[in-house]
Amino acid sequence: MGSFGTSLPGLAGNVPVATLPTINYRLLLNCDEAEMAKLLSVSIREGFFYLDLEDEDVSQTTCGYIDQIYNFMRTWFNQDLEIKLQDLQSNYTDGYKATGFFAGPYDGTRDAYESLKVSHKGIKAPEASVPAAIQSERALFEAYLTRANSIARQLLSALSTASGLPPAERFENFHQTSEDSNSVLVLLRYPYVPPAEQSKTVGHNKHTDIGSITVLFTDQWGLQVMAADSQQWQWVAPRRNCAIINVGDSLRFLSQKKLKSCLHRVVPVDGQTSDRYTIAYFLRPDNRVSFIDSNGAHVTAQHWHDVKYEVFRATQEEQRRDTILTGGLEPAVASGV
Ligand SMILES: O=C(O)CCC(=O)C(=O)O
Ligand SMILES: [Fe+2]
Repeated sequence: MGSFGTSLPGLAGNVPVATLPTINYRLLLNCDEAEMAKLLSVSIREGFFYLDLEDEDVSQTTCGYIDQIYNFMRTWFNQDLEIKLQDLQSNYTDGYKATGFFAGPYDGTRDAYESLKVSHKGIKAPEASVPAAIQSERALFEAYLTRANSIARQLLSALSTASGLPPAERFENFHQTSEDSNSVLVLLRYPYVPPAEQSKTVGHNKHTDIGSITVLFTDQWGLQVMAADSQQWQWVAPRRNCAIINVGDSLRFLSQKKLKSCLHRVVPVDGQTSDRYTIAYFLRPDNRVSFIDSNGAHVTAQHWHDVKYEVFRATQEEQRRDTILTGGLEPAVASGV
């Protein structure tokens, strides 16, 4: 899959490399009890792990789609900004976002990534309402959305079985991914930012993911996760044939906070001068599903999605006043403090 950057990034600030657990996808498909139990304990403890697809029958096609999507991204993102702006997002589930729209990882900075989003409802919409770029690769995006959705739902199914949930409470039931969900494929490019400009636009601010399960592919360094034990940032190494999976806010809330979502962010790697690409699929609950959020409010999945995107846009100072950015993992700081 792509050209893998396997060497260590510059260890700026002595950030160590995370030793994340690995879950084997084929064993989950075979309903292997020990692997399902491991998935549950990893999701309770870390909420962040590798999913090894190497032995999976469909791994070749999954990685094949990923390679095709990387190729698409290299061409599409390299166009002039004014062309990309023709596909500007009018909501948070479809279309293009330029750099600087959200807060960055350090106070006063804005984000340094562009994204192009393709939602399940968007890909099923009449041709006229789909951005031209997506339209030209419709079959690829439709096939990959279906594949990523089935990987994520398989994880939900294994977690439900291992948790001994009664049929009506199984996590998959809240993720039918019909027309009414915000589940989405997000293609991200982090254009190289020279060090002199990194005080303005840089990386991707710390956050927990809005939805339930994130299936992420990248073959470059830059992603950091907050370690469950030491509460320090650690690099997440890119690994061939592995998806990086994390539990998001919605699944944490649906599990009565038994499952753990995890803080993560993206920061520049010392000496890296190339653009960085990520392919992230976000499985989110159906919009009507409700849960108790990090502020103790009873909200729908749709509401949590919309509110959290507004928080992503706010300044870091505003973000600290609330628990939404980190899904309640960090306490709110009273204003003026
Ligand atoms: O680019 C990455 O590696 C992480 C992206 C991410 O965390 C997100 O889009 O939610
Ligand atoms: Fe994320």
